[in-house]
Amino acid sequence: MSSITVSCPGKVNLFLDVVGKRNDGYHLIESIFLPIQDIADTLTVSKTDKASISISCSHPGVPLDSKNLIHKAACAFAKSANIEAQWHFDLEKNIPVAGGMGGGSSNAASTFMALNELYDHPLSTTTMKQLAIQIGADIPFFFEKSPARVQGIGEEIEALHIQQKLYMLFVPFEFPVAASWAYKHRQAGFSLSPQTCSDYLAQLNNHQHPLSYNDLATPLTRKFPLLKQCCETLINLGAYTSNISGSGPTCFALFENEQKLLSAQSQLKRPSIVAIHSA
Ligand SMILES: C[C@@](CO)(OP(=O)(O)O)[C@H](O)COP(=O)(O)OP(=O)(O)OC[C@H]1O[C@@H](n2ccc(N)nc2=O)[C@H](O)[C@@H]1O
Ligand SMILES: Nc1ncnc2c1ncn2[C@@H]1O[C@H](COP(=O)(O)OP(=O)(O)O)[C@@H](O)[C@H]1O
Repeated sequence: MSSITVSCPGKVNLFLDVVGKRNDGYHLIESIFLPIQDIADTLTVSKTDKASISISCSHPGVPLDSKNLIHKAACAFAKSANIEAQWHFDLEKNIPVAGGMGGGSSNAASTFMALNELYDHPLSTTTMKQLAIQIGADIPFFFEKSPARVQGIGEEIEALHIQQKLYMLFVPFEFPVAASWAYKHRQAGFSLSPQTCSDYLAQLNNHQHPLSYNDLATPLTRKFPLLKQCCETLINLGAYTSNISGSGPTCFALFENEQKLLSAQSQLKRPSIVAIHSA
């Protein structure tokens, strides 16, 4: 096999509470991550004759050099597996860039998994996740691609079954937000969510419609009132909850059924993307 093509799903944080801070500045989170298969990049890895890593991408805003998380993951894989890096990566970008949907992190996890497949599994998943967390906090989640309760800075992952079908609408924005900015400007204090992560999950699996929580929404809506307006519009159009995904700026909303979702989408005056999670 000389090349392999994989899908890289996006993610949404249905619930994101910040529960502490490490001495190195990273925040401890309590979060429900949901992979979004309907909003996914496509990554093709090909072996080449040249000892180098090259990247091409359909989106002009994505770096093609060593800043790309694909490049970082590929270097870590080559070093750990003791394999010469001779690869080209072609990325078709559909996940909003710097949008709080984990696109780069998903690409990085897929890079590890695709290279491991191409070379007949020299690394264990545990080793790849250990390498991944040093590159980015969100990357380990994308190895499993199932809903998960995520703790620590992103390395403690417990797979979950969400027993409710979720009808979601995502509203991307053109401007980027850095996760570092959102964490730096969050409000003081920890565990500020009015309900616990366990309560949120229990309600979801009890076929109720709990309100999404995002600790980082406060600084984001303060700096970008447009995002608050967007969430309010989605509620006015029939969503039972609306929030910002991760460090934003992508907004999302959940609806009771497909009819309400499509009705809201048809009335919304911004581009949006439908995604459905099957129970
Ligand atoms: C906010 C979240 C929610 O899932 O995702 P995004 O919305 O960015 O996708 C994550 O916590 C983002 O994870 P990720 O984007 O991988 O973060 P990293 O590249 O490791 O870190 C970027 C910067 O964000 C801050 N950071 C990140 C993760 C974390 N648990 N605590 C932090 O304080 C640090 O300032 C760090 O230097
Ligand atoms: N493969 C990649 N895809 C997208 N962005 C990337 C990638 N590699 C590095 N980046 C950089 O990482 C930053 C965060 O991008 P992304 O992962 O899309 O967003 P987020 O962390 O908000 O979920 C962007 O500013 C971008 O320049």
